[in-house]
Amino acid sequence: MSTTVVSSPGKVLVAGGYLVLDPAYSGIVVSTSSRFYTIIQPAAAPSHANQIQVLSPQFTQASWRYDVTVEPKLSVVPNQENSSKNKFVHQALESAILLATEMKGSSSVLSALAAGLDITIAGDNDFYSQRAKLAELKLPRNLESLTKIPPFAPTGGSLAQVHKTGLGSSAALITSLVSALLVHFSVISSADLSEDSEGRHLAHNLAQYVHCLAQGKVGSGFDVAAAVFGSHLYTRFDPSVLEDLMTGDTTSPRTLFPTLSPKNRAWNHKIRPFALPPLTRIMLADVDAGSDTPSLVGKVLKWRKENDAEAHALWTSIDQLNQSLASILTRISELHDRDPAVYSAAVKYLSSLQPVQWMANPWTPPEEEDIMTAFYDAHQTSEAIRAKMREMGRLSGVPIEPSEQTKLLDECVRQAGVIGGGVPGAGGFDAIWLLVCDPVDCSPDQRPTERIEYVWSHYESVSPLMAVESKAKGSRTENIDDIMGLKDTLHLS
Ligand SMILES: Nc1ncnc2c1ncn2[C@@H]1O[C@H](COP(=O)(O)OP(=O)(O)O)[C@@H](O)[C@H]1O
Ligand SMILES: C[C@@](O)(CCOP(=O)(O)OP(=O)(O)O)CC(=O)O
Repeated sequence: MSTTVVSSPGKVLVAGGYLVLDPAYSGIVVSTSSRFYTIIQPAAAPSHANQIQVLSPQFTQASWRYDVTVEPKLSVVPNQENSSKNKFVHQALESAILLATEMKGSSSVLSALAAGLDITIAGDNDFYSQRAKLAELKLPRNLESLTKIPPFAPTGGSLAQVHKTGLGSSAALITSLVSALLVHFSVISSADLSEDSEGRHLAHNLAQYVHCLAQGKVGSGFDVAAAVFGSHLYTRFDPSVLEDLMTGDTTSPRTLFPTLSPKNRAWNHKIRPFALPPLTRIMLADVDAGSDTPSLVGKVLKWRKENDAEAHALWTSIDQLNQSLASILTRISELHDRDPAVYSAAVKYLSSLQPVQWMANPWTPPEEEDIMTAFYDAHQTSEAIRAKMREMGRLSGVPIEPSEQTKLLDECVRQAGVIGGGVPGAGGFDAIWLLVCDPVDCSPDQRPTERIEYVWSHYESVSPLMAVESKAKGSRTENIDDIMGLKDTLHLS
């Protein structure tokens, strides 16, 4: 058995928060360059037959051993010497091995487990706040400082203590882990993860199931969809597809495949293509306060249920704006493809002016006019979405874009070269996202990213993240030697 490595990206829900819980609406999901990695190797110690050792080297007390029995009934039992539990890891192992047994037979799985498996899981630094590390290194909170932190740096604490940045570490962890197991047990092939294959959809369905089981709730699933498919326009699946599996006794003999099969038409989610326009980038900032998403969701949905007509009107208007933003950004990409040189010149010009000035130049070259108009439309639409999300928060009594975030975002979106921004997902105090022009040929001090870092440096609560929109397509198998720092930092053979 060789080594299997699978990585999955993190996520940012830039539009569609709360709406995407209802299959009637969709959201703009952006996957990040920050990725989560699973490495599966034959066990180093032959004494570990039929055992799986999972190691999470970025955290203290984050090593779990499981004793696996396949016949007469599958069981994945945490070893009694484990010093902690991890339901995300445990559920992923149990469900992936069960599915493999169903699809490949017990003898095939027993053979793959005969020598035992060593699994290492690790997320890019961005998934976990590096604020303390920067302070320890006496470095300013900026993007350049983040490049000075070794990849997969130990956080110095336990998983319970870590401050997560909301990039969807659990979704990316589960997706990379179950996908790596399915590849390692030959249920799907490496190639399946890079194509619109049945294998990739099987991995998606299994990851959605495991994530819901581990979290004890069925969210919209946009985060797992981002981990599997990358950036896209997401419409959720009907949660009833998982009802039988979620309500049954998960320790009783179950068959997963009929429910998780890609041919099961009950999986009616929609994954429509989407990518951010060329010469733009997402900037993400971790805002120190943090929010409890389930609590925010509960209050918003309660208000929606109690104010059906008003909520329907609001949801409809927000969805129209969300779809309009997606269309405008797609239109901007088309304008790039029409003439990349003219587009590049236009982006450089836009980067030098505040959005309020973008349409004020009477001498804009005719060939650039529609580019300027499209960027300005994106700016206006993004601001309109923010206003409507604030209205949702006001009506439901939930701090979706609290005043502190409004102050920070207002200052950011009026900077030269900033297309738009907002609070991602459920909002609150967690984070902000900005979409900025990223011209290729201008001096550093004229780059919108530099301006935004300067603005952020004046906010004690704000810490930039490295993550940008990933051009890569969701989960993918990796060559362990190609990932900087993976073998050395994680002490892999
Ligand atoms: N590197 C890791 N190793 C093991 N478990 C992890 C790791 N990163 C995240 N997790 C698991 O995922 C959980 C975080 O999930 P969640 O609260 O949904 O945060 P996020 O918004 O980042 O997904 C952690 O409590 C932990 O159980
Ligand atoms: C409200 C939502 O529509 C979006 C929540 O997005 P976040 O990115 O805020 O989620 P967390 O990572 O759990 O904090 C709920 C959902 O879609 O499940």
